[in-house]
Amino acid sequence: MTDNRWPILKLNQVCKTYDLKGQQSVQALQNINLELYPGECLGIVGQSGSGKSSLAKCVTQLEQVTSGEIWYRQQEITRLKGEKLRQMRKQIQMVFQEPAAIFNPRMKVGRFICEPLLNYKMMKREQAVQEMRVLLERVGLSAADADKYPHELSGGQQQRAVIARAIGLRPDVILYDEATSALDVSIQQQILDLLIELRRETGGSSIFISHDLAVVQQVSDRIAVMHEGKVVEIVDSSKLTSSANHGYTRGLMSSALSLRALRDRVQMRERIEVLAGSR
Ligand SMILES: Nc1ncnc2c1ncn2[C@@H]1O[C@H](COP(=O)(O)OP(=O)(O)OP(=O)(O)O)[C@@H](O)[C@H]1O
Repeated sequence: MTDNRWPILKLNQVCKTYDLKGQQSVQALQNINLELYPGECLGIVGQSGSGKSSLAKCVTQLEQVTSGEIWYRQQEITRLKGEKLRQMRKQIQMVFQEPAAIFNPRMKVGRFICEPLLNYKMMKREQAVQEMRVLLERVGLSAADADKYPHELSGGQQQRAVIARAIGLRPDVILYDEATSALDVSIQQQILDLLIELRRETGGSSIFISHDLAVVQQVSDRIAVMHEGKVVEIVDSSKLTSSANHGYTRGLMSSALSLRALRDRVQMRERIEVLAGSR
């Protein structure tokens, strides 16, 4: 995809090296150049250790880049501090693999969703409560779920609540880091369908990170393939089969095919079990 508009996010020669005491340092990101355009979903795929999470952490400044620049619209955000960092994080929300790690176990789901709306002073409490109910419905949860503690929700429901909290801030970009990887196959598909639906509704931009090419392909317009800290190829999702050139991408494609076959078998088995149970 070529686009003449300004990218929402731009990574320019980004490098990240982890220096480990007494051991060889790790070059997690090497000269990464990437652009995310308005309304686009950019997929990032690669095996474990290829640098995907480091990239996500550098964008949201959970880690500092070693060199290079990150731009959000026309502002350089590589090394922000204080209020500027806080405002940037409102615009670039992250959804991680393990929703349970984000919840405060003693905070009910409704408050968990309201909290950032109040912290960023987007609205008064009463309005935030109303907004929270709308958000719950949008992600497929019920009003009654607001009064539950996180442990009373399933993994898929927890991830829906995390997504509700993120979209409530109306961010410019949502960065999903292995957001469906910890879920069962059928729940994973439900969350992917939700993301596709939300994107259709809002036209928002996102970065979707996963080790699973079949999953990334479902939601992304373009896919950046990462290998050993480098982006080895960027392909249009719809032309993946015909235009992927890099041997590593082709390797990921063949394992995605066998994974899809396995998944189909699992889904078929689940359907048979449901049918058997309904007799
Ligand atoms: N905090 C850290 N300290 C030291 N090394 C790290 C740190 N975080 C990541 N690494 C190393 O950087 C490299 C890239 O890791 P990263 O987590 O970014 O990859 P990934 O593609 O997201 O992998 P996974 O899918 O397993 O999370 C790996 O070699 C990893 O061991």
